[in-house]
Amino acid sequence: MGSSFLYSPSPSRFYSLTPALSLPSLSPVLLQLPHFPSSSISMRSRTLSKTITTPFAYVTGPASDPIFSECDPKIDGSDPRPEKVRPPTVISWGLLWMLLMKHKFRLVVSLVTLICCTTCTLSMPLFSGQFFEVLIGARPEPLWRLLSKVGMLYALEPILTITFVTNMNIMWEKIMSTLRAQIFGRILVQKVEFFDRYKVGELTGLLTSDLGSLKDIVSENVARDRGFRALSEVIGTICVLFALSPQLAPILGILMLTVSVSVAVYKRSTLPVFKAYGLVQASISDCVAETFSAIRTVRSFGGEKRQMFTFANQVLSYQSSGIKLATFKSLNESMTRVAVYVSLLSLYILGGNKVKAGELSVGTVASFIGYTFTLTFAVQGMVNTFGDLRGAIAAVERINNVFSEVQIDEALAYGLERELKQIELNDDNYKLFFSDNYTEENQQKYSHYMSALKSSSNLYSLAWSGDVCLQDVYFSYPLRPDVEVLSGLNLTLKCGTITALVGPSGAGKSTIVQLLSRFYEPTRGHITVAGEDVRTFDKSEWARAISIVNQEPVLFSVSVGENIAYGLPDDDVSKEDVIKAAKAANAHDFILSLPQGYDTHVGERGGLLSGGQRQRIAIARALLKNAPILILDEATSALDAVSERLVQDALNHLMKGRTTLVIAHRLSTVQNAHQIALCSDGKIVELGTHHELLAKKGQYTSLVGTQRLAFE
Ligand SMILES: Nc1ncnc2c1ncn2[C@@H]1O[C@H](COP(=O)(O)OP(=O)(O)OP(=O)(O)O)[C@@H](O)[C@H]1O
Repeated sequence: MGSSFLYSPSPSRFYSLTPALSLPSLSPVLLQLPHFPSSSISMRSRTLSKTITTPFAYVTGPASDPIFSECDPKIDGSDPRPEKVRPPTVISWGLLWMLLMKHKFRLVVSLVTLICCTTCTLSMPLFSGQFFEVLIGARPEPLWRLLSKVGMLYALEPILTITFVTNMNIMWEKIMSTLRAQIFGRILVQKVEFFDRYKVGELTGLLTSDLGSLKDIVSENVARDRGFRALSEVIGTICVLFALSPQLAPILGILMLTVSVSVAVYKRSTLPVFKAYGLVQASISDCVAETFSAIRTVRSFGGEKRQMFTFANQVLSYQSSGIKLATFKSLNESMTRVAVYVSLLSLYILGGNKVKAGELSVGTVASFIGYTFTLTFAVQGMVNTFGDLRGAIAAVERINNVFSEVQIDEALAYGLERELKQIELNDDNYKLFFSDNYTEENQQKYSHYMSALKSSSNLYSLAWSGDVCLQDVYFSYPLRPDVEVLSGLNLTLKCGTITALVGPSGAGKSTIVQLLSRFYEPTRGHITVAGEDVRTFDKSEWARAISIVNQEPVLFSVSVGENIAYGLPDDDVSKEDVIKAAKAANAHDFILSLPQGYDTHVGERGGLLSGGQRQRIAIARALLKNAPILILDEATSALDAVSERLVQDALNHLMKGRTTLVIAHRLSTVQNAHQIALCSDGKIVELGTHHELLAKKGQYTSLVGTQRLAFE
């Protein structure tokens, strides 16, 4: 591959930033944000700092005319966790209406063709009646003329049907793509606790089976005897029947009433069954995902039987809710049939007597019989559609429920919106995440927040030159609010130096990493960089300032080169830069020995590489990212001695000049750190160099002693 080769972000997976251009705002689905609780961010006036050099970071109006807010988020040290504000529903009637209105032309065409189709269908029994009248000589019209009218009708109806079905399907497919993308976007900007709460299978289920039910409500219901056509046929038939014979029409009215009652009963009784059905379906996909993603663990424990048992359990629950549903459906079906047969019999008796008495023509009764069947099909179709509608409503309820108890991560979502505002919107992929329905109120809210955030270049330079401090940090995980993991922790990571964090298991070391990464925010206290609270920067900017290499680095199932280039996901990274990073990470040689060199696929989560190789690719990725703050969380603990040396060399290269926090269980690996902090019970209890801490003869000394003993 030539030197001009670029690891260009694929539009479907990555963002590629270009200078600011205006574009429609992120959809309310993606960014329907709750009001900021006063406890999380309050505003204070601020004078504009001269150090802010990148006006685009503040853009709230046209790119060339940045507006600077006088307000700034004030982090007051109180609990930033928001009060319970119920977020707006994700899928609402209003949203569906708004999306439908984007396809006005198709909607009008569908409506017109629907009316024409129904008119054709409803004319057919009338012509059948006339046909019988012509045959018995009760109508003077020549047979050929009548038949040519029928022929035209038969030719027209399929053409209208094609137009109706195609338009409806295209329109709905487009709406569903938008909904899918926006729900995906909404999941993407949830707080990390959302991902603690929901399993991957459940979230996959929302986007596949639940949205699938919503899709089916149109795509499966555009046939002749279903959905809108069935509804329009029922209404049309009743009107025609009353026009033909007000005496006979009530018989079919009874049919309608019976079927409607059965639909209502069906509706009430099946909703919980549908819900249960959807939930079990989600747990099945969850079980499958969990089993196969952990297949090595399953094998190593001989856990196949257990997984089979769990899976069979889910399948049997699925089966029993399926059978319940089927029973409801069959009951409903037979009720409809009984109603039809009773109506037909009544029609034969009453209609026959009226024809005999000369009160009705044979043609009218023949038309009535035809309409009975039209009505039967249409009503049955409506029942089926109601069933689908139940399923779709249950699915929408499930989707809305998932989002009702959790909140989006504002600092991430607003930052993402600001970035997307700078992207040239020339690509359909991004358009899916946007909608025109952007109220002024929302815009003001977003602008206010965004203008209150500090500039990105400011953060980057601050992080290269200032210390990172955790000041009096308290924290408990949102899912376990009663357990205080950090309680008044103070720690300063001096700029450009290495701080090692050691301590017993469960002391809160990884929690500190999670807070520094801003996956969670402290319950109380601050994290600052060069004195600035990190909450005054949006999360995507913060993500650029910090690199994390942990014990089990996650690689994407793309090539080695693309994995390294992911260090700068928004940029076109040249192959030279990728190779440079790989060389510095001691990875170049082994990459060249792979079958396709840098183009070798690494498999799912990097499964086709060894642990040490994965680690060195992760280090190359971090080197390319060139973030000023570096966190190494047990980065070498899973490696053998040879790999560890190679990785350690790479890490030494990576740590140079960066503010580094190293977590390691093996104390031998952190002895040379500039300072060692011992974390215990959610606090830093000892701080100093290796020798200083040994001289103290405190907890660190006993930890070292324990490890020595273990080695001896
Ligand atoms: N996502 C989470 N939700 C709730 N509690 C958590 C979560 N992650 C960790 N904890 C709890 O927080 C406490 C601190 O865990 P943490 O992982 O920070 O410890 P650690 O010092 O890194 O331990 P180790 O050295 O064993 O990795 C533990 O009691 C743990 O059970």
